Amino acid sequence: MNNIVLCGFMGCGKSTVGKNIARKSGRKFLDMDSYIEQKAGMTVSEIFEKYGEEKFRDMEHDACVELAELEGLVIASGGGAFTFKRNVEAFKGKDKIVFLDVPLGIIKNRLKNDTTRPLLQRPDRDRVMKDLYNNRYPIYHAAADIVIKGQNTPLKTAFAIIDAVNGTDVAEKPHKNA
Ligand SMILES: Nc1ncnc2c1ncn2[C@@H]1O[C@H](COP(=O)(O)OP(=O)(O)O)[C@@H](O)[C@H]1O
Ligand SMILES: O=C(O)C1=C[C@@H](OP(=O)(O)O)[C@@H](O)[C@H](O)C1
Ligand SMILES: [Mg+2]
Repeated sequence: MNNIVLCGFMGCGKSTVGKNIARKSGRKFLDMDSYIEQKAGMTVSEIFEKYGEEKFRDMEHDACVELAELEGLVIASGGGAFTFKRNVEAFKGKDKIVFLDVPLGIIKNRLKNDTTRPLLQRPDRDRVMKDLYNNRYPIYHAAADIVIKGQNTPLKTAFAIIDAVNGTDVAEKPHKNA
């Protein structure tokens, strides 16, 4: 059975909604960042600090290749993973890539107290978020087999994704409201 792979910007709910999908679908949940942290024996922030973002992206790509070999999971990707073609290609065609589409305003509110995401720990945080969001949005959209609006509760969003994945062939790209 193929994997359900969630992609989208930091704070769109990949990790939270992913856990809900797993609970309601009986699939096993796997968080890509946690997988990388476990292998590295340190947090994502520590990897960025100690080795830099480029090294993290290589570790992230290795994780994509390894996780794409598995079956039947719900995978929450890291927000940057699907902005790299090589990572999209690892899953595309075999797994169902779901873009959790959430407006930046809602994401900003969700992450207003966040201190764990290295890319956001800087004084020009708002500018960085806006630029990253605008650059990445079309890339997530193009990578996805399914696009789901993620403003609803995590559980409602989870059910919308389960419904879309069960009812949709990979080739279609319905725009469902969660
Ligand atoms: N559908 C949702 N409704 C409200 N808050 C949410 C929702 N999804 C996630 N959150 C909250 O937003 C923050 C980021 O969620 P997370 O799952 O870590 O996002 P991601 O993995 O995409 O970065 C967390 O505080 C989480 O509780
Ligand atoms: O958007 C990004 O480049 C990142 C998103 C993070 O994951 P979440 O999307 O779960 O926050 C994590 O992989 C790292 O901080 C980089
Ligand atoms: Mg996450």
